[in-house]
This record gives sequence, C-alpha cells and structure tokens, in this order.
Amino acid sequence: MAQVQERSDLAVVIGLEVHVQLETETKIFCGCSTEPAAEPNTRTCPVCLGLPGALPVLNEGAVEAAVKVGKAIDADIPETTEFHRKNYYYPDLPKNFQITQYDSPICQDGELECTVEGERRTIGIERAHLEEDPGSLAHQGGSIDTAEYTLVDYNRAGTPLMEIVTEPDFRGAAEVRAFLAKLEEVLEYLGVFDPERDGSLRIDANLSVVDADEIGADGEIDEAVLEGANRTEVKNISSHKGAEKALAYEAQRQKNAVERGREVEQETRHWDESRGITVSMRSKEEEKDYRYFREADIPPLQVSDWKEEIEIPELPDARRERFQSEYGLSEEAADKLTSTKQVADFYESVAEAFDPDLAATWVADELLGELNYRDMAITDIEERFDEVERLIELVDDEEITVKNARETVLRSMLDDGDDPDTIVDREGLGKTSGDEVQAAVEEAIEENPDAVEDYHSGEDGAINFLVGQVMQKTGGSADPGDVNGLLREALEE
Ligand SMILES: Nc1ncnc2c1ncn2[C@@H]1O[C@H](COP(=O)(O)OP(=O)(O)OP(=O)(O)O)[C@@H](O)[C@H]1O
Ligand SMILES: [Mg+2]
Ligand SMILES: [Mg+2]
Repeated sequence: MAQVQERSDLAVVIGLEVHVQLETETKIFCGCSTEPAAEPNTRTCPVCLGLPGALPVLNEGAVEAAVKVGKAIDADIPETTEFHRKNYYYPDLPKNFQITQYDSPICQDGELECTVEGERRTIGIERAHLEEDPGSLAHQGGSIDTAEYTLVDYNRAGTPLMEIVTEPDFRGAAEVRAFLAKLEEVLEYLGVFDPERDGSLRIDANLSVVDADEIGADGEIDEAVLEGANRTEVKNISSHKGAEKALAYEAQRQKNAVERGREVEQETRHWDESRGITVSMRSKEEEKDYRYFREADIPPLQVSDWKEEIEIPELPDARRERFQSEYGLSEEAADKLTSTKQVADFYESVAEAFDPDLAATWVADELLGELNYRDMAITDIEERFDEVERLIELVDDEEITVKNARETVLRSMLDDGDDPDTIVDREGLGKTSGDEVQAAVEEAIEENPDAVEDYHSGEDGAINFLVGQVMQKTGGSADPGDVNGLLREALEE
C-alpha cells in the first residue's frame, strides 16, 4: 500500500491561455458575418468551411484590434508577423488545420497589472497571437465524454480570436480572478470585445504543484523547477466563476495525488461544469504533434508603420486616477464611474454639462443603483442618455424636486420607458410657479386667522401648519423650505 505522505508545503502554480473573440463585423479570413445566428451553419462560406481551393484573406479590423490589445498590455509588436498552420484532426475544424501564429506572434512580452487583496500584482504575458476560432460542438444526450452523438455548427468557425498566454505567474485562484476581471475591463475599454456574447472569453488553465520552498520571497520560481513540474491543462472554462471552481478542484486533486506519493500525469483535462470536476481527456499533445508550418496563403504581415497610427483610449487605471484628481471624486466613486467605458464617458459628459458632484450623485448612486436593482446594465439604456441628462437638467434647474426626480421620474423612465418630460407632465411634478405659490401663501394666511394669531403670539409651530396648507393647495409641488420663507415674509408685513 502506498504510504500516505502528510505534506502541507505544496504550492500551486497557474498559467492561463485566454481565448478572446475580437469584435469585428466579419470573420478573420472571409466576409461572413460574426453576428450570432439562430440557425446553425448559416453564416458560412467555402473559406470558413475549409473547402478545397478556398483562399483566406486577412481581416484588417482583426489586426487593428490585436494591435490595440498589444498596446494596452505593453507588449512588443514586431515589424513583421506571420501565420502558421497548426495541424490536428477534430470535427470542429474541417480543414484539419487551424490558421494561427507560431514563432512570430503579433504581441510578445507584455504584462497586465491587477490588484489582489489590496496589493498590486504584475502578471507577465508571454505572447498574444491571432487565430481563427473553430466551429462549435453541441453534445447531445450528455457531455463530451458521455454524449450519444454530437452536432457541429460552423457559424463560429473563423471568428477572430486572440490567444493571450500568460507566464506561470499566478499563485492562487484569487489572483486569477483579479486578472480576468482586469483583462475584461481593458478589452471592453478598447472596444474590441463583447462580454455579453456567449463564449467570447474561454480559458485554458495550466496548473502544477511544486514544493513551497521553491518559491522565492518575491514569488519567483526557478525556470527549471517550472519546466520539471508536470502540469495539467484544464479546458472548457468559460467564466471567472468556472475558472475559480475548476482551479480549486484541480489544485486539490493534484495535491492529493502528490500526498499519496503518486505522480501527476501531464495531460489535458476537461472541466465539467455541471459535475464540478475535471476529467482526463488525453495525454498532453506536444508542439511537434502539430507539425506547424508557414501558412503560405497569407503573406507575412508588416505592421511597423501602421501600428503607430492605431490609437487606444485612456485605460481604466489611468482614468480612475484622473477622475479623482480632476473631479475630486472619492476612490470609491471613481471606481464605480470607471467600471465600464460607457459609464465613464457618460459621467464625463454630465460632469462637463452640469457639475462633477451632481453628476457623480446622479450617475453613480441614482442611475447605477436603479439599474443594478433591475438587473440592467448601462448598455441597456445607452440610447437614452439624453433623457437621463434631461432628468438631471430638471433637477439642476430646480424644476422638480430631488425626491420626485429619484422616486418617480427615474423609476418610471426605467420601468415604463417614458421620457422625463412626459412623466413630469403626467404626474404633475413640475414645481409650481412662484406666482402660484405666492397666491397659495396669501390664501392660507387669509383662511387661517387662528394659526396666524398663534404665530404672532410666539408659537413657532403654527408655521408648520400653514406650510402644510400651502403644500396642499399646490398639490405638493412647491418646495417646503421656500414656502416656509415666503410665509414668514408675508406674516412679518
Ligand atoms: N509549471 C507550470 N505550471 C503551471 N502552468 C505552467 C507551467 N509552466 C508553464 N505553464 C503555463 O502553461 C501555458 C503554456 O501555454 P502554451 O500555449 O505556450 O503551450 P501549450 O499549452 O503547450 O500549447 P497549446 O496552445 O497547444 O495548448 C502558459 O500559460 C504557461 O504560463
Ligand atoms: Mg496555447
Ligand atoms: Mg495550452
């Protein structure tokens, strides 16, 4: 019987391969639309079906998006980059090879900073290359290892994909979570990625366990140790949560194996989301298995001059800092207001039109709060930003009360889809004009001689009764503070 070895000194090492679908109108090597279609196999042509004789033509938009990613992760973008064929047989790939990049990827040696439990961490990015997405498989009557049969849909085939390969710099799942959140945020800011699209971000997670002693104080691990450690590659992870669960499972599985004196097999495993386990798929293929060779149908790509012209927007970290210094926002407000580029852009336009503080209150607290409550995102009301600005204008001009703006107008805008002016008219929320209030004040004084007498004899509470009368007469649309002042003025005359 194998001796059970008690060891608490094992550390986890993780490296990610993140596949990101780039948002372009057409596929990477043909003119087929990348829009998801209801009918399978309707967004296809001879190129993305891999029919004999069909020739690929590289989509400029995909290259531009890749250069943007490269700039955002501070990567080296070589003057010339080439495409290769990665050969393998699988039904999602009718050509039997994937057009990808091999030894001259478009992005090399980058990094991305993220915050893990309050501390800044820099994750190295070994490379990020362009490739085509294969088709998608729909396993029927079970999952990949138990299905009766499998259907294949080539609508996805040829969607531009970037594979972002990190260094094995992660030491735990919390770091992975923070990195993925940051990566998504940056990709969204760049406008190259649609997080709402199914399968737009897919992760392969490589994990090994090493002796904790091998990790230096700065988290560094010797190259030889990393290479010597048998790692598993867990495929089919499609969400941050999935990554965390799959990694926790896989870490425990490997630790258990080592503690029982067994060796971890170097293999590819599949994350079974519904069962919450990883299952062995195949021994890990090696580079030589793929017989990489140059894709002769696509000439080498020069990006040297062109890349200088491609601009990227201000990225989330920089914007967060600027929001604090320029608009005097708290860190928390700046965080909220830079959570997506749309929110940040909208905030800035409101801050400039009105006032930074008023804008922060209305965008961060009121609008995001109400959206959140309804499980809506800022993108759901993007086309109605002018209506939200109008609402803020009504408040700023003191045409409606803050309370009515918040509790009636904004809520009705989101629930019924009406515009603010329509709601104000329908609900009679417009603050009553000065003349009308003045008339109501005079009326109230005339109709309530007792209260007036009480007021004059020093009973200050009587004013509240009179304020109440005026509010009633104006249907609640006067400002109680103003009414109070007007009453005192009138009573002193
Ligand atoms: N000891 C290790 N433990 C965990 N991860 C590791 C270790 N060594 C390397 N890695 C990670 O493994 C990944 C290697 O990915 P890469 O795409 O280069 O090769 P691959 O997985 O062999 O190829 P393929 O693209 O065909 O899957 C990187 O994310 C890297 O950080
Ligand atoms: Mg890879
Ligand atoms: Mg891999």
